[in-house]
Parts: sequence; structure tokens; C-alpha cells
Amino acid sequence: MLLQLQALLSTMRILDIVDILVVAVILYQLYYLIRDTRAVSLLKGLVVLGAFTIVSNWMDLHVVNWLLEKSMTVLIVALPIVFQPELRKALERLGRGRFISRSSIVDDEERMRVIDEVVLACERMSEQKIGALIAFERAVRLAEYGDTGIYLDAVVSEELLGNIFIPNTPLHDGAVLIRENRVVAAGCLLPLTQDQNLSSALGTRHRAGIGLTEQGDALVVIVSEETGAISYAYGGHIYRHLDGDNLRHMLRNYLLKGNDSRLRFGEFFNWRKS
Ligand SMILES: Nc1ncnc2c1ncn2[C@@H]1O[C@H](COP(=O)(O)OP(=O)(O)OP(=O)(O)O)[C@@H](O)[C@H]1O
Repeated sequence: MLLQLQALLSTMRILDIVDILVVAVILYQLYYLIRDTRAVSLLKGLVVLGAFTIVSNWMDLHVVNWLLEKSMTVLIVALPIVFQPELRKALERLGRGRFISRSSIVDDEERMRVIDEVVLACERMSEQKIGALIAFERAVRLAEYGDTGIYLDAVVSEELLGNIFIPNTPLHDGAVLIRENRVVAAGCLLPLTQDQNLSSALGTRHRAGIGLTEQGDALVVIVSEETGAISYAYGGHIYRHLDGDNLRHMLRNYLLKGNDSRLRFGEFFNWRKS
């Protein structure tokens, strides 16, 4: 075995390594593309079947092996039919040259529109003292928090956000989750921060917003029901008393593809950090 490996390595050319790397990148990108879709469960099933096939082959279990091989063939043929929508989406992205970089999938133009809608909604809710909690997913996936709410998959609009947070309506409690320019879910339960040094003026809505940002790179916008104050949380810190322009500027800084994700704090020295 070791000798075979040595022989294999000695015949390897640079181009073979490049070949392997390219395949690895393609497989990783494919996984990235489908990882939050139902295709993932099927992929896992295929991997398990593949492992069983190898083991049964190795153990010379002919009938089991025959059965597994046949079911693999059927599954592989069924794949493009069952997952036609996902494949179409992937091919469209490929056609637009947006396959390689995940961040580039998110279109800045659409994101600017999303930011404007969120800002308008926050300004309106702030005026009317309607509490809101809006989490923007970035590189770290927030699927587990999305699962605690109600799935929506809707276009982001001022009207939709305003409607979601109207008190005493079914979705108003909890957070809205925005992923790649879509409202993925509402009524999501976020983890509360355990930070004891926070101002006692900050209740559970603000603590939930801060708590989420302690665990990853999400950005959370909070509107206080009590005071109407607009805040945002990032990296476990909360920055309070923003007006619409501050909020827009900050969201663009963090969320637009072309920008460095770190906030240029100098521009926001007038905000209070709690
Ligand atoms: N873990 C959580 N995840 C998501 N949302 C939560 C969570 N805990 C509380 N909330 C939201 O916060 C609301 C309660 O807000 P609370 O008044 O306690 O907080 P607050 O920070 O003082 O906010 P406000 O200034 O708006 O009153 C709940 O009705 C719910 O919508």
C-alpha cells in the first residue's frame, strides 16, 4: 500500500496537483451553493450509499453491491429532475459569472435598495415607537436561528418590515432575518447576551441583538419600542442613537460587497457605545 502510494506520488506532475485543486474548488463551490437547500440531505444520502458500496465491494458482498450500484445509478439519473430549480439557479449564476465568489452573488445594487428599505422602515418604526429587531446574515450562517421563526423568503420592503413588527400581530415577536437581500424568516429567537456590564435600560430585545453578534459576524439593527431609539449591534457591542443617515451609512459600510466590512469608527464618533 505504502509502495503503491510512493509510486503514485513519484509519477505525479505539477499539472496533476493543479487538476486536483481545481476539482476541490469546484466541489467546494458546489457544496456552498447547495448547502442550505434540500439537495444537501440527498448529497449526504449519496455519500452514505457510496461508502456502503465501497465497503460491500471490499467485502465481496456481490448481491448487496449490485443493489447499491443500481440504486446509485437511479439516484444520479433522478438528481437533475428532482433538483431542477436549484440547478437552474446555479447555471444562471454561472452564466452571470457569479459562481466563484459567494460574496459577489449578492448584488450591490439590490443591496443598496434593501438598505434603503430597512432604513425607511426603521425611521418610520422609530417615529411610531414600534419595536424591531433585524438581523443581517453575513459570512456566518444563521440557519439555526432562522429555524426558530417562520420562513418567509420575501423581498425586503419598508412595508413588509413595518407590517411584520406591528404589535400583537403573529410575527412581531422576535427578529427578522435577512440573508442575501431576502427576508428569510421572522419571529426568530436570538441568543441573549450574558454581558453584565450593559446598561439596565437595555431589555431583552437589545440583549438578543447583542447576543447574536457575539457569536459571529452578523449585524443587527434594533428599534426600541420604549424610546424609539435606533441602534445597531456588531461584534458584541451596541451603538445607540442613530438617525436614518447614520444607519444607512453604517449598513453600507458593513454590507456592500466593495466595502471593507470594518466600520470606520472615526466617522461615527457621535454615537454612544453601551
Ligand atoms: N431572545 C429573543 N430573541 C428575539 N427577540 C426577542 C428575544 N427576547 C425578547 N425579544 C423581543 O423583545 C421584546 C421584548 O423587549 P423588551 O421590552 O424586553 O426589550 P428592550 O430591549 O427593553 O426593548 P424596547 O426598548 O423595545 O422595550 C419581545 O416582545 C420580543 O419581541
